[in-house]
Parts: sequence; structure tokens; C-alpha cells
Amino acid sequence: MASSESKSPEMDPNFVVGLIGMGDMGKMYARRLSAAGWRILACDREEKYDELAEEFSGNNNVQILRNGHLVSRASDYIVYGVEAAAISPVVAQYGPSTKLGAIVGGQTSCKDPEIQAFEKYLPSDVDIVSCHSLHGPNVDTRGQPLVLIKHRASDESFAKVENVLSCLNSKHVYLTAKEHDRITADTQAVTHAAFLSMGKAWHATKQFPWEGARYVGGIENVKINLMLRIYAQKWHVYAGLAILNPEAHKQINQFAKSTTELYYLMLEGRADELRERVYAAKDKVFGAEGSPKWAAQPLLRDGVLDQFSLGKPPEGHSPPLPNNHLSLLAMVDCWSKLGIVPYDHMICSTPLFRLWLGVTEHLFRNKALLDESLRVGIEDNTFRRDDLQFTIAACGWAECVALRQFETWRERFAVTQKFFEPRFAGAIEVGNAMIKAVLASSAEKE
Ligand SMILES: NC(=O)C1=CN([C@@H]2O[C@H](COP(=O)(O)OP(=O)(O)OC[C@H]3O[C@@H](n4cnc5c(N)ncnc54)[C@H](OP(=O)(O)O)[C@@H]3O)[C@@H](O)[C@H]2O)C=CC1
Ligand SMILES: O=C(O)C(=O)Cc1ccc(O)cc1
Repeated sequence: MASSESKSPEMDPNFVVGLIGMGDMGKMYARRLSAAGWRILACDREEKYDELAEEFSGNNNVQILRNGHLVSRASDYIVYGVEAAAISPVVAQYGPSTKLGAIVGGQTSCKDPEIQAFEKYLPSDVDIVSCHSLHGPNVDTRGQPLVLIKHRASDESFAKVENVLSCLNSKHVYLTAKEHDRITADTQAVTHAAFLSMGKAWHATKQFPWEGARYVGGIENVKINLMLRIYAQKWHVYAGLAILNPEAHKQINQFAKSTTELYYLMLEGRADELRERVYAAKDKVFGAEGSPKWAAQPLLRDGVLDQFSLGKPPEGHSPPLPNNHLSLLAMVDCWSKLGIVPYDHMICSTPLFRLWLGVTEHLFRNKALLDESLRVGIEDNTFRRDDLQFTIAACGWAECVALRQFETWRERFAVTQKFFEPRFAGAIEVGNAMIKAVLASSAEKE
């Protein structure tokens, strides 16, 4: 794996960039690339033509067309930004219209189906260079990882793509499609499984966690804000990258297994086994005493997260309750069982993964906190119900993914999304501020 900072673009006024799929990511690319001076032809589904044409009517560099045939035949570099599960039929439809000698890529979060569709449906004279911006549409692209995959392309075509995308000022990471899927399975799919399960558990126990005294403090703020951030998004993004990524099933399954096994140890009061297992995982993932894998400075600065609370605990509440942090213990156990060293993936990590690793590291760097979480796991019944629901949820997601059940996945997501919906507006603001503060604090350290 290699990476490089992007260079300043050399503008070719005759080079046209096509965007098929003008959802959140497509629009973000259209705005940023056109602002840098690139000429864009873009489309979404035909029924959205009028609305999109109106939305971009003030932008001289963006022309909205009625469908992907029109975009494909007139563009030199075409990016498909559609739902991962739709990539095959959409490329089947428009791929044969691709301009002779053009370059085609996709923005989907999982490259296996995307590359298969390109190989199957694109004419052989077309070069394939795919990409993946490893962040959501509202995150500042500067300095974020942008994966580039030179799948079937001349050096010249690849250089053209790099040149166009250099205006994002992201950090280019060069991978194969297979490497991409393996790494994002480790970083994204399994991280999302943890937050999706937290949401389900809070929903099942009918609580808005920020309203009680149980979930207070920096680690809890990350859990709550990122859970809400995920449930506020479109379901297909998370379903697609979990179900369609052939590398992700093993990770999500192991996360469910680790959660269940640690929960059993807690429930059955097997303190020594729990401690032994968690400390063995710690050594494997974070390095043994004296040879740590983490940096001298923690990923998260102490106290940086405390301010990002969504609510105030009720008047007269006692101090924050210590938590056994089953989700974090299970994450480290899962990484350990799969031989994953999360720091190896920092170069292509999402903001969410960095935060998740940050809080995990925070717990495991602090022996008193870790020991307290083990003690609470054995002695304290306060979180038993929540943990039971969390375990059930983790197993439910894993089963759904293993059986490739898109529809069940969507329904599981939608019902919990509805439960939390009233709080999305505020949560996104707080979540954005939290991510900004954490990114700023990690940038200071670089
Ligand atoms: N959101 C994120 O944080 C990120 C997403 N990605 C990936 O990028 C891709 C796009 O995601 P995102 O923008 O969030 O999703 P959106 O749902 O916002 O956008 C996808 C768009 O493609 C449209 N579309 C579907 N079929 C066609 C078609 N035949 N012709 C033209 N347009 C079509 C969809 O229409 P309709 O809704 O009617 O189906 C929709 O407007 C996904 O594969 C996702 O995994 C990558 C990085 C980050
Ligand atoms: O940071 C995350 O994991 C997100 O949730 C945003 C996201 C979603 C899908 C992607 O393909 C890339 C980034």
C-alpha cells in the first residue's frame, strides 16, 4: 500500500467528467470538481431530472442530463455513484454507451461487485480506475483518505484520474480492489456492526441514552453520537458494505461471537477467564507491556470528548455509572481473534473508525478504567439488560449479513431509525462538531 498527498491539478478544459448517480456523494463530487473548474455532465434517475437541473441551474460547470447513456457517451471519465446493490444493473444499462477510450470508475463502498460489473459490461477499450472517498458527504475532503484503484488502465489514464481528483485535496491511497475490500471490512463493516447493535439495544430497552444517568462522559458521547450519525444515514450504504463485501462476513460474525462469549463470562461470573481473555486480546492488539503498538500520544486527547454530550443528566443524579463497555471489549477481542492490528489500517481509515479506535485505545491504555470495566462486568447488574439486547442485536446483524438478507436488514434498520429520528437534527450537529474537534486534535499531533 502506498499513499501520496495530491498535487495541484492541470486543467484540461476539454476533459469532461461524468457522474451517474447524483445522491449525497454524487452531488458532493459535482460541487467540488466543478468549483475546481472541471466540466461536469451528471444524471440521476430520469424522474429527478427537473429537480436536479433546477438545483444546479446556477452552476455553469455542471450540466444535468436525463440519463446515464447521455452522460456516458459524452464524458471522458465517468464515476458511478449509485447504491452498491444497484451497480450491476446500472452498469449493464449505461456501460455499453461509454465513449470510446474513456475511463470509468465507481464510488461504491465495496469494490467486488463494482469491478465485476465493469469487467462484464464495459467495452474492452474502456479503462477502469475506481475510487472511494473514505468519509461521508458532509466531511471536509481535505486530508481524508481517497482510495484509488488502477484496475485496468494505462498510466496515462490513471494520471488523468489523479489529476481530476486532486482538487479534493485528499490523501491518495493506492490499493487493489481486493485489498480495499479486506481493509474496509476491518475498518468500516465491523465498526458499523458495533454502532448498529448499540442502537438496536437502546431501542429494545426503550431509552434515549443521553437522557439518563447511565451513559455519561466522553466514551459514552462517542457511542451515542456515532450511533445516531449512522442511523440518520441511508440504510443502503451500511447494508451494501456489509452484505456485498465478501471479506466483511467473517469480521461481523466474529464480532457477534466475541460479544456473546464475553457476555456469557460476565453473566456466569467467570472473572478470571474474562480477565485472562481480555488481557490476552489487549496484548495481541495493542502490544504487550513494554512494546506497545499505540503511539506515545493517545489518539484522543483527554477530555476532548466530554463536551459533546447530547443531553444533561437529570437533576440530582449521582456521578456517572461505571460501564463494563462490552462493545469495546468485544471489538478488541474480535480484532485479536482475526489477527487485525487496527493501526495498520490508519492510512485508509474513516473518521468514524478513528474515533472508535480512539475510545477503544482510551479504555485499554488506562489500566484502572479497564479493570473497573471487568469488575462491573462481573459484579454489577445495572447494564445486564442493555448488554443482553446488545448481544442479541450483534447476532441478529451477523445472521442477516451472512444470509445476505437485504430486505430484513432494511427493516431492522428502518424501525430503529424511526425511534431515534426526532433527535437526528441536533445529533448531527453535535456529531459533526465532535468529529471536527477530534480531527483537529489529531492533525495537531501529525
Ligand atoms: N454516504 C456515504 O457516506 C458514502 C457513500 N459511498 C458510496 O457511494 C455510493 C452513493 O452513496 P450516496 O450518494 O450516499 O447514496 P444516495 O442514495 O444518496 O445516492 C445514490 C443515487 O444513485 C441514484 N441511482 C440509482 N439508480 C440510478 C440510475 N439507474 N441512474 C442514475 N442514478 C441512479 C439513486 O436514486 P434512487 O435513490 O432513486 O435509487 C440515488 O439518487 C454508494 O455506493 C455508497 O456506498 C461512499 C462513500 C461515502
Ligand atoms: O465513516 C464511516 O464509516 C461512515 O459511516 C461514512 C462512510 C460511509 C460509507 C463509506 O463508504 C465511507 C464512509
